[in-house]
Amino acid sequence: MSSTLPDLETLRAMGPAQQPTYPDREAVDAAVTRLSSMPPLVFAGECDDLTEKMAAVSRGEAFLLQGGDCAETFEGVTADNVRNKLRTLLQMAVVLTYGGSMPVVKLGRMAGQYAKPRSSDLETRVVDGESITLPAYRGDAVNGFEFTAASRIPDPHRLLDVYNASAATLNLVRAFVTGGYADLRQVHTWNTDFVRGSVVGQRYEQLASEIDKAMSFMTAIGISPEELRRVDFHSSHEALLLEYEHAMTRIDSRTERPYNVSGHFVWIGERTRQLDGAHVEYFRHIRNPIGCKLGPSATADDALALAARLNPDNEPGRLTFITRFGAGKIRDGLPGLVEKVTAEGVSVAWVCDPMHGNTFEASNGFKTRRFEDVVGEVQGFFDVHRSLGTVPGGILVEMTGDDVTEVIGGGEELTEAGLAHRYESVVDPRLNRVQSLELAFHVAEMLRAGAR
Ligand SMILES: O=C[C@H](O)[C@H](O)COP(=O)(O)O
Ligand SMILES: C=C(OP(=O)(O)O)C(=O)O
Repeated sequence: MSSTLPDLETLRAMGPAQQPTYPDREAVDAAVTRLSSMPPLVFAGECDDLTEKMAAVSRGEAFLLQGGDCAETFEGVTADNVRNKLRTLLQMAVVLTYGGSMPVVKLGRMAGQYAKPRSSDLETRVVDGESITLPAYRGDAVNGFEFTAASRIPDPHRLLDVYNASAATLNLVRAFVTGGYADLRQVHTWNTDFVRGSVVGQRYEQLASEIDKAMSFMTAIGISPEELRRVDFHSSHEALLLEYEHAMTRIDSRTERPYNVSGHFVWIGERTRQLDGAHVEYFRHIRNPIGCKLGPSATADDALALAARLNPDNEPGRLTFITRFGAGKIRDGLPGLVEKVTAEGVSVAWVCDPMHGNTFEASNGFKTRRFEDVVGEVQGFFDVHRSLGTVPGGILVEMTGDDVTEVIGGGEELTEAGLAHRYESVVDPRLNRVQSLELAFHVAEMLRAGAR
């Protein structure tokens, strides 16, 4: 793997897809210069640890749980919001670990997920009877969500806000996961506020009681391992804005190789994975564990070419293919990819994103997904891998720790009419807390079925 990172000008000259058009180039350069001198948010050694964990995922020795908002917002960087998201991820991880009897690698789609690729550069709304067209919202890293001309202008100062918001989030997450909040002996406390009201909460409570009993037994016989007190938790985001990602890339003093130090794991989106594109060129140089999305248009040859370019040494744990076909397409589309990649001896972790192929517009205009499609795509993913004898390595979900109403269906049977009640996502619909836990119970069943 080449260790000479191309300079930003080279990447810009390649015409990267999905980049904002900034009106003030000097302000962009000033932001890039400032970012380049900021301390890293993560340590390269932590990225290497995650690469090892992803290698275990690729071998079927661990399962990846990657989750968080579709798009984080600066306003959302509050203690409650971060804690609720983390708590739900921890609950999901407990269900998968205990219910599925499988070690779980926990990866937040957090502390950096501020930039969004869009289908269209423009958004049109009817305001007071008048049709108004403005630049699309591309995430808080780029412009404001508010539908006004001023707010939608791309502002490079926001790149520094991304750094600060990511630092604050990661700082709190690190405090929670090492300071006692994630202690397995807290399994009940994570649940107290919704156990009574929901079926899935009660199911979780039952599982937590079993864990309690197992731990009491361990304590009684004199085992109280420090590992129960803390968990490993890593951060991830789509490395979309090359100005930000390049400025946050540093040469590791141990290895003299470039790492993106704005997150442990970064991925290339479905819209920016062109083999000769600037994103692939950037990604092939960094040493982090990386992901690449593969949607229904990806061929097996595309996957092989991407693997050869992004992981030429075929290093286990380095590359994850995150497939996102849609519930109706996965059973036809995935086998061809997996078969050929496997036959060529390519080392890759396969992860299922059951969100991005299942989005549609409800009759009342809300962008939504069906919970049943989300479960259906994960089931298809497991079935395809099981039939081929390959490893279903994990899931990537858009979720929140709050009781939002963005995805229809699930045990609470949220309807299209119910979407308006609490729809808060600024781009794509997320599983709420109950739906996230429900999904974890379904996936634990799928893991168990494979172990039988
Ligand atoms: O999260 C993914 C994409 O950014 C999102 O699905 C694009 O949505 P759009 O089609 O509304 O632009
Ligand atoms: C944009 C995303 O997905 P995709 O690239 O698969 O559309 C995403 O995960 O936020």
